[in-house]
This record gives sequence, structure tokens and C-alpha cells, in this order.
Amino acid sequence: MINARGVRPRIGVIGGSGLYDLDMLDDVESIELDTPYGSPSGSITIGTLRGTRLAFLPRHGLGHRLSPSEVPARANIYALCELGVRRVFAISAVGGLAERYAPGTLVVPDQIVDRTKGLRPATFFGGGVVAHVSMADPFCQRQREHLIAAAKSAGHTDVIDGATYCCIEGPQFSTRAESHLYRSWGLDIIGMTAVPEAALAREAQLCYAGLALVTDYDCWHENEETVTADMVAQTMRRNVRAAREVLEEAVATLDPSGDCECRHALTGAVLTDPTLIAPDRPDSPGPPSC
Ligand SMILES: CSC[C@H]1O[C@H](OP(=O)(O)O)[C@H](O)[C@@H]1O
Ligand SMILES: Nc1ncnc2[nH]cnc12
Repeated sequence: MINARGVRPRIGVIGGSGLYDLDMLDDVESIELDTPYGSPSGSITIGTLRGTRLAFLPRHGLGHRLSPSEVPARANIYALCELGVRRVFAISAVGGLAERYAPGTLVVPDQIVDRTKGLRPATFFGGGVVAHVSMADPFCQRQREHLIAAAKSAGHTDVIDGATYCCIEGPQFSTRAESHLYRSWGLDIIGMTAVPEAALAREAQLCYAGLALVTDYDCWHENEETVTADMVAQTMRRNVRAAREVLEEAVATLDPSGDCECRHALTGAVLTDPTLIAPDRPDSPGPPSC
């Protein structure tokens, strides 16, 4: 594409543990942004992938310096919106809570159970404006389907369609008792970052789907080693190529302009009397308008 640099990226990719860059981008530029919610995790790379302009942001920052509780999820979502992003692919490393979620497996989750401790700012609202968006289906169903189709076309035919992601606070991994408890609840995979990222994407009316790469069996499995950070990093190094392949296919075949119910998530969600909402609220800037 000639002069791709003037084109706004409609697709965003948030890279998780082990995915700190997308080496297959052309015409790359790096952008430092500030938002009313502070700085995002790091500079945002904008580049072209098979003709499509996208924005890439490593969730834990360059060199993995932000722990899950420190990830500035509001600033990240806000910044991506400001750049023009309407659809987000969120990549994450997860533990498998059942036999079928073996290390190396690709999963496109459809549900989340929040086991974080309420420490993370999890909404763009408050400060005089009350909104309740639906989180019944926390991921964009159309984008999930697209991701699954892309994984299959990229040769990853064993991608798992649908799983419940248990989000813990971390940074410590779970105790064995917790791991068994989550299994007894029927939860499928475990990580530390889908909360509040998915909810903030919904409040920003973005389409948001996750691609989870299983790196370990947490600590419930009698015949497998207990998870360590090193084990996650090593498995991610082996799996990161798969993530890039799926992303490449997903981005190349996605129509970022199509309408979706995610784009209307705030319709009917704000309960506050509009006459009482001040136009300028520097202390509570609200969601990005994208
Ligand atoms: C490096 S082990 C735990 C770490 O990995 C996952 O990160 P992400 O979701 O960003 O891939 C997990 O959620 C923890 O943050
Ligand atoms: N077992 C696990 N628990 C929490 N987060 C993880 N990320 C990768 N593996 C994990």
C-alpha cells in the first residue's frame, strides 16, 4: 500500500506473555500516546499486515515489566480507540484446567469467571455517570467465529471453540486447592489478564475476542509438572509462531467496517439523567468516544 502511514488502524492486537512484537508487519511506525487514564503499557506499533493497517500493544510493556495487576487496561483500551481501532484480538498465555487443554493447544474462550480481588480499575464510568453494560457474553461472538475459522485455515484445525477463562489476581499462581476448586466449578483455562480488559472493551463498544495459548496444566495434574513462569515462557516461545500465523490469517480476512452489536453496547446502559451529566468532567472522563 502506498502511504499506508496515513491510514487509521481499525484492528488492534494486544500481545500477552511471550508476544511482545509482531515481526511480520510492514511500514511500521511507533506511537507514544497519553490518555485521561494515564499511559498505556508501552508505545503502540502501527504496521501493515497483508494490506491491513493494525495497532499492536504488548500488554505487559516492553521487556515484560508490568505485572497483571499493574496493566493499565483502561489506558490501553482508550489509546487503541483513539487511534481508530474498532476490533481487538487479545492474545494470552493460560493454564489448562482439564486434560483436553494440553500445553500447545489454541483456545478461543467464550466465558470469563472473575477471581480478581477488585484492585484493578474496571470501568470507564463513575464520577456521576452510571452505566451497566451487558457482560452475558463477554467476547464478540462474530469475531470469535472469525478467529476460529482463521485458526483452521492457518492449519490449526484442533483449535478449541469455547472455554471458560478463570481470571485470578496473581501474580502468584494458584494453590493446588484453588486449582482443584476451579476444576470442580467446571472452569477450563486460567490466566490473570482477561479481567478487566474484556469489560473495558465492551464499555468502549469494541469487538473483542481472545486467542489463548495453553502453556501448562497449572498445578492440579498428578502426572505433569506444576506451573512455573519459566515453563510458561518456554512454551510460549514454542507457540508464538502459531499465534502469529492465526493472527495473520484473521487480520487478512476480517472486514473491520461491518456493524456489530458490540458497537451499540452502551445503548440503554447509562441510567444517569442526561441533564445531570456535565459536558466537561476532567475527573471522570468516561469511555473513549470511538
Ligand atoms: C508469565 S506467567 C503468567 C502471566 O501470563 C499470562 O499473561 P497474558 O494473559 O498477558 O498472556 C497470565 O495472565 C499472567 O499475566
Ligand atoms: N497456570 C496459570 N495460572 C495463571 N496464569 C497463567 N498463565 C499461564 N499459565 C497460567
